[in-house]
Amino acid sequence: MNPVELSGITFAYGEGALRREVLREVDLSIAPGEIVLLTGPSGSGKTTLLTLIGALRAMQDGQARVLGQELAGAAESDRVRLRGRIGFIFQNHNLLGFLTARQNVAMSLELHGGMSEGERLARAGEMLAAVGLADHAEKPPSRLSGGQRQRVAVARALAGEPGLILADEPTAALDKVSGQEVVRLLRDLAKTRGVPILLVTHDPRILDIADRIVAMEDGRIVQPARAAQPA
Ligand SMILES: Nc1ncnc2c1ncn2[C@@H]1O[C@H](COP(=O)(O)OP(=O)(O)OP(=O)(O)O)[C@@H](O)[C@H]1O
Repeated sequence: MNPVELSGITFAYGEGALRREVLREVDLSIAPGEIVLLTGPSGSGKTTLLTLIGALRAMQDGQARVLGQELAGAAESDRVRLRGRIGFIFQNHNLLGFLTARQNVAMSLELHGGMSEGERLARAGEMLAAVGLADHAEKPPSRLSGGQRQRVAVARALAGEPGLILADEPTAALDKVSGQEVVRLLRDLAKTRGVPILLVTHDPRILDIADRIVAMEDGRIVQPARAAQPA
């Protein structure tokens, strides 16, 4: 069974006269360890699709199975549990400014239970070392560059050993070199752990990391299976 299996996903915002369909009959499967880039014009529904897969909002129509969890009609408690098994990375990284890099990463492990605070901090330190930030672990985000902050976000997303990574424009705010570094890191860490990645991007500079590029337009997938050009 694939970690992500979607079929016939249709989703609308608003009701009655204000109802606006933003996803139409979307089918998508992601294999273990596969890196899929989701591209398409602004407003085509990419983020909405990502938030449905991440169980951040309730489904309306269609079938979705994510990490073995059926999402259609799922209870909120099941969605919360599923979210704990997914690593999220967003454009604005969402790090807390009053915590150090290490504390930001450690905090994400609180959801997992079973670890003491000391163990969480130690694990956070290992993850920061894995993304090349061993020397920056005790700094708050304000003392890190944009690329370093995004690497903290990668460490945080991977610390809990997620079964799936969902990333929304993780390189949008970064210069070319930092953006490519973040994405390579994500790819290397994910490939060694066999974790699939679904990454929404407008950034043509990172298309070469994809196993597959999926293009959306007006709520539909228009290009289901174009292989990425070899790097
Ligand atoms: N919470 C919401 N309520 C109502 N409409 C929304 C909401 N979120 C998004 N939309 C609309 O749904 C459509 C799809 O939005 P979505 O964010 O999924 O697109 P996107 O492809 O991710 O766009 P972008 O590349 O600009 O982030 C857009 O027309 C957007 O205005």
